Amino acid sequence: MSVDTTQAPTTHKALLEWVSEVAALTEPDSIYWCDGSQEEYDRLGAELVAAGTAIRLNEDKKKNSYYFASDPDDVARVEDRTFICSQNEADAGPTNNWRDPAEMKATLTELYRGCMHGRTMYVIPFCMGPIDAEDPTFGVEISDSAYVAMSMRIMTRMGKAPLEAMTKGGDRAFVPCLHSVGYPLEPGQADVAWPCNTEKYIVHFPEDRAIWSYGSGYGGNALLGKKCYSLRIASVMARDEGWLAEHMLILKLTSPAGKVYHIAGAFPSACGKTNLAMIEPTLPGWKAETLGDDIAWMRFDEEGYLRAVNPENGFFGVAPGTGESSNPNAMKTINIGNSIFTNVARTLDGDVWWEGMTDEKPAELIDWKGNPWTPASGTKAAHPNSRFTTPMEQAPTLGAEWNDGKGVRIDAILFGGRRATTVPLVTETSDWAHGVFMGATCSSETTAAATGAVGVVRRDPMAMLPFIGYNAGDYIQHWLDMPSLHENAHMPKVFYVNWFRKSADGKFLWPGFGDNSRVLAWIVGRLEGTADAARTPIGYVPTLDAIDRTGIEDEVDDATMAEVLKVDTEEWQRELPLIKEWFTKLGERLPQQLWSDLDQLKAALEA
Ligand SMILES: Nc1nc2c(ncn2[C@@H]2O[C@H](COP(=O)(O)OP(=O)(O)O)[C@@H](O)[C@H]2O)c(=O)[nH]1
Ligand SMILES: C=C(OP(=O)(O)O)C(=O)O
Ligand SMILES: [Mn+2]
Repeated sequence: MSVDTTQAPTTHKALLEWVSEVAALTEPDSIYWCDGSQEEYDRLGAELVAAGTAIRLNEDKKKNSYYFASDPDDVARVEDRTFICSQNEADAGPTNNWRDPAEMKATLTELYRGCMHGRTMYVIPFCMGPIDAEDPTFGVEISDSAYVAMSMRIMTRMGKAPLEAMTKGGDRAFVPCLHSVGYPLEPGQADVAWPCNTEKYIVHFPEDRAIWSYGSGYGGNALLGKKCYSLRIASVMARDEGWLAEHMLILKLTSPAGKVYHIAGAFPSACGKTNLAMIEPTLPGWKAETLGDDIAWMRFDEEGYLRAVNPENGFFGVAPGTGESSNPNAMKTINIGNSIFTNVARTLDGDVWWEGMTDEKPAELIDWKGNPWTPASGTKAAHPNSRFTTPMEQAPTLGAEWNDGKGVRIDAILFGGRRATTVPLVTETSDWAHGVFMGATCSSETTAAATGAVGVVRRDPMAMLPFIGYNAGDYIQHWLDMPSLHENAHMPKVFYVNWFRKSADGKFLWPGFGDNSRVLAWIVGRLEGTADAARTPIGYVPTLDAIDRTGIEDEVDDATMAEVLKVDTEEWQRELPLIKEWFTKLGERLPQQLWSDLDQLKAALEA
C-alpha cells in the first residue's frame, strides 16, 4: 500500500513521509484521512454497527450515540505494559518501565509489520487545545480502529481544521502517535467485535516526542492524545520549556460576592476530577463552571501568574457512580446524546445503565459482557471502569474560557487521593515548597482505571505516578524550581483534599459531590483571609465550624465533622516509613529538600 500524495489532503512533507512509512510497514487495505465532519462520524458509526462492533442506542433515549463492549481483557490502562524509552534508563527513572529505544523500536517494528492487513488505516490529525492558540500543539494519530477515530473526534479538535493549521506559515511540528489493535485479518478471516492482542505495548519516546501503541483498543492505551501525549510526552516538553503538564481538572468558581477564582485539582484516575469539574454547588450563591476535567497545561503569563489551558475537547468519564444525585451535570451532558458508551450495561429499551446511575436497579439488563442480568445476578452490570465519551460543549456548566488559548489564572491547586483513613478532608499547605512536599507524598488507593489490584494504597505524586514521562525525582525538582522560572512568580496556594475518608464501619464520612462546594468555599475563604484554620503537624486544617454545614448538620454532625477533619498523630506516624520507602525508591534524583521536609514532619508529629 503506497500513499498517493497527490490525493492526500495535505502538503505537510514530514506527515506524508511518516504516513507512507507506516503504511508500507503495516500494510493496511486502505488509507483514510479523517476530516472530523459529522458526516464522517455518522458513516464510521454506521459501519461499526453493520460490522457488529457497535450498537446504536435508542434515538429517543440517547440521540446519535453508540454502545461498545470491549474484550474483557482490554478494559483499562495497562501500567505494567507502559514504557518510557528514553536514551538513558536513568532518565525514565525508578517509577517507569524502561527499554532501550532502539531495541523497543525493533521489537515493535516486527509487531507492526503487516498488522493492519484487512483493515483501514485512519490518519487522524488533531490539535490539543484551541487551534487558534498562539502556538497550537498538534498531533497525528494513525490507527486501525474506527472506534479510536470516532472517540478522537469527541476528545480532541480533530480533522480538517487542525490538518490545515498544520501547514500555516510552513510545516508545523506534530507528535506522531502510532496505534494498532494488533489484530490483522488475513483473507477470508472474520473480524471479532473488539479486536485487540494479548501482547500490549504503550510506548513513549520522550526525546523523539513520539508514541507507539500496540495491542489495546481501550481509552488511555489507544486515544493517544490523552494520557500518552498530553501528560507523558507533554510533561517532558514542559520540563524542557519551563511549564507544567498536569493531571488536573480546571474549575471556575464564582463566590456569592461575585469574585472569580480558578482552581486546578490533581486526583488519581477514578478519584473525582470529572465530578469536581462539573460540581453543582449545594452552598447557595456559589457558581461553578467547567473548564477541564482531566488535564491542565500551565504556563506563566507575563505578570508571573500560572495560567491553565485544558488541551482536551471532551470528557472520558467514569460511568459508575455518575447519576442525577451525584453528578446531574454529567447526566445532562450525556443525555443530549452524541456520546459513546463503553462497557456499561444496556437496558432492554436501548438505553444505558450503570451502578449508581439510579438508586433503584432496573429489573432486567444486558450486562457489559452481553449477558442477561438481574439484580439477583450478584455481579456488576457495568464494568467498574466503564466510560462515557461526550463532547465538552454539551456541558451545561461549561465556562466561556474553555476554548481560550490563553487559559485562566490559577488561584489554588488541590492535590488529593482516595484514602479511607489518615488524610483529613482538607489541609492548607504553608507555601509552595510545602505544597510540593505534600503533592510528592500524596497517596491513594488504586482503582479500576488501571489493570491490577484495586484498593491498594500507593504513593501517587501529584496524581501523576503513571503519567510522568521522565524521572520522577527530576519531576519533583521541576515543581520546586517553578517559582524561580519567572522573575515575578505568583504561585497558587496549594491544598490537600480527601473526599473518601471512611468511618470504622466502612461508610464515607463526608457526603462529597455537590457538598464539596463547602470545602471550596473554605479554600476561597483562606485565599481571602476570612476562613478559620488550626495549625496541625501536616498543615492548616479547618476548625470544627469553619466549613459551612448549613443544611447538612444532621448528616454531618459535630462528631462526624471532627472525625473527617482529624489529624491523628499515630496514623500519620504510620505514614512516615511509607514516605521514607517512597523517597528511597526515588533515589538520588529526589531533591534533598524533600528529605528535610520529611524530617520536619516527623519532628512536628513528635512535638
Ligand atoms: N464518595 C465520593 N465519591 C466520589 C466523589 N467524587 C467522585 N466520586 C466517585 O469516584 C469515581 C470517579 O470519579 P471521577 O470524577 O470520574 O474521577 P476521575 O477519574 O478522577 O475523573 C466515581 O465513581 C465517582 O462517583 C466524592 O466527592 N465522594
Ligand atoms: C482516562 C483516564 O482518566 P481518568 O483520570 O478520568 O480516570 C484513565 O485513567 O485512563
Ligand atoms: Mn475523569
